[in-house]
Amino acid sequence: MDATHDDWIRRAQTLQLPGPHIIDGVEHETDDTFTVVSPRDGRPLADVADGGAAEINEAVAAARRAFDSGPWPRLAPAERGRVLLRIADLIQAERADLALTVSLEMGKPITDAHDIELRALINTFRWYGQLTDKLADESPHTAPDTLALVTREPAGVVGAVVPWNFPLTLAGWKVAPALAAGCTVVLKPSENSPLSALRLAKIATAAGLPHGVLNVVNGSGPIAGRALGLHPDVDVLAFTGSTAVGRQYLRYAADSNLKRVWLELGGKSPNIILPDAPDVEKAAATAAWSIFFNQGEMCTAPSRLLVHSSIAERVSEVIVERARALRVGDPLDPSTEMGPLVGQDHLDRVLGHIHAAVDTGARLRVGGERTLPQTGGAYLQPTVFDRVAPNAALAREEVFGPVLSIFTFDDLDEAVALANATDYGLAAGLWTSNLSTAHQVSRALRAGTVWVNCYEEGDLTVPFGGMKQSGNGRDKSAHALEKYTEVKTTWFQL
Ligand SMILES: NC(=O)C1=CN([C@@H]2O[C@H](COP(=O)(O)OP(=O)(O)OC[C@H]3O[C@@H](n4cnc5c(N)ncnc54)[C@H](OP(=O)(O)O)[C@@H]3O)[C@@H](O)[C@H]2O)C=CC1
Ligand SMILES: CCCCCC/C=C/C(=O)O
Repeated sequence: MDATHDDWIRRAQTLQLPGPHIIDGVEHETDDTFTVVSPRDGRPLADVADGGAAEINEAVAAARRAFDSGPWPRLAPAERGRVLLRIADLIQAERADLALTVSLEMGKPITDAHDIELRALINTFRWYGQLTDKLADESPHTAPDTLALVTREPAGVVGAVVPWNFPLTLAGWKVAPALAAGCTVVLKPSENSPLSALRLAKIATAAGLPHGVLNVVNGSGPIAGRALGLHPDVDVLAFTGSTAVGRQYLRYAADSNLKRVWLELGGKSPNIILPDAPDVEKAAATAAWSIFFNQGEMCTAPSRLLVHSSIAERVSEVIVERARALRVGDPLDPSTEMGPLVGQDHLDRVLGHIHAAVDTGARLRVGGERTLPQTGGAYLQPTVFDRVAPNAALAREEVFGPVLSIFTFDDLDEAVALANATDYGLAAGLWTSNLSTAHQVSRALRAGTVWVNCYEEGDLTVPFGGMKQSGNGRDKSAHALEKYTEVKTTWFQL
């Protein structure tokens, strides 16, 4: 996109923002509404329907009908694939408006929304659209007078609950494989970012997805999310969000129908830089980019930098310099590198972490304060601490903001022990030129993804998810289909 800041502002003034839920393929108004506020300037963006148990019941009933007696699960896989590919094409056609919607509702810089979030979403629908007819079931070698078929069948009605930090990509990571598998879906986006999800549902209907196959209900987590989690007609609940709320979904399943619960949760990811890193400056610059990318609102954010003490000051200086130079500002300006946090409440929470760290003796190297208050937006300076005690809250708790803690170590065993000293296990980084060290440390790290000499690399072909309290199951790749299918054995006596 060659659009300028002014172009995006003009486009925002005429952007049509949706409001009603999408249930059974049509818009569904409710008397209750809530207002989505843009973190860019603290101003109201749109009023959207506020759903509760009644709307969740209607949406689940529509998804149940579409699954039990509708065409979707019964289509040839290639036919389902064609619809997913049409969805990808229509998203591409509406890419600029969808990127703008995301940027306005949650504050992501427009360049990242357009080039990263939307690209990931389009790739997701394309990839699963192309995969549907390339899968095969199994027939294990059993006794000669028998035949065993092991087939994967669509798991049924999927409840998908997603957060606001990548509202479309993360919705796509649930919805596309679930649809590819032949499931039907009720999506509950975060109340911070319902507008882009509503637009996605309209696109899916326009692409020919049968009514009831994808439903979107807005509403708060504790009301609409809870109703979905407890619903006896939901077969699978796929969740991305915090570990605390993930725990709730396990409780909802236990208290209802033991639905399958798949969790992509928080992180406190370590990023280890060894003195033999192939390029120490690049390692430092990547550490800075990765913690400030998306305002630090990344579950994979490398919020704990573990640096060998012999290079610690050199690395810290590069990072502090990058933090000072980062362009923080209006997300609609294509040159902005970091936008506002998702809202005032979240900004206050992150500032609370910063103040607590200062109070407990951590050294603030840069940042630490709200910025651009005249805009009315929720902007924060990129922030770097060192001398953080390993048992301090900042070392253990997920901040979900642009706040880095730097720790030092003197030998590799100490680094691995520090890296693993967390309840989380989502991701980790390692910088070394020694191949054996890379393999050995990767094996020793308890994390779903280990990046060696890079960070935040990804591709649809590779699975994504966490160990320990970062969750279970995997998004992306063919592994994601395991969440949305049940394995059946059919045994024939010949
Ligand atoms: N592992 C991964 O792949 C990823 C994990 N995350 C994690 O997500 C978190 C940040 O997102 P955030 O939205 O704040 O996370 P939350 O866990 O607060 O919310 C996630 C979703 O759950 C809903 N929810 C909130 N409370 C409840 C409840 N009591 N019952 C049912 N549903 C509820 C929210 O709705 P509402 O917002 O409307 O209240 C939202 O749709 C971080 O911990 C981050 O690490 C983020 C991205 C990727
Ligand atoms: C370049 C990264 C695309 C990542 C998309 C979603 C990940 C979200 C997260 O880690 O929080």
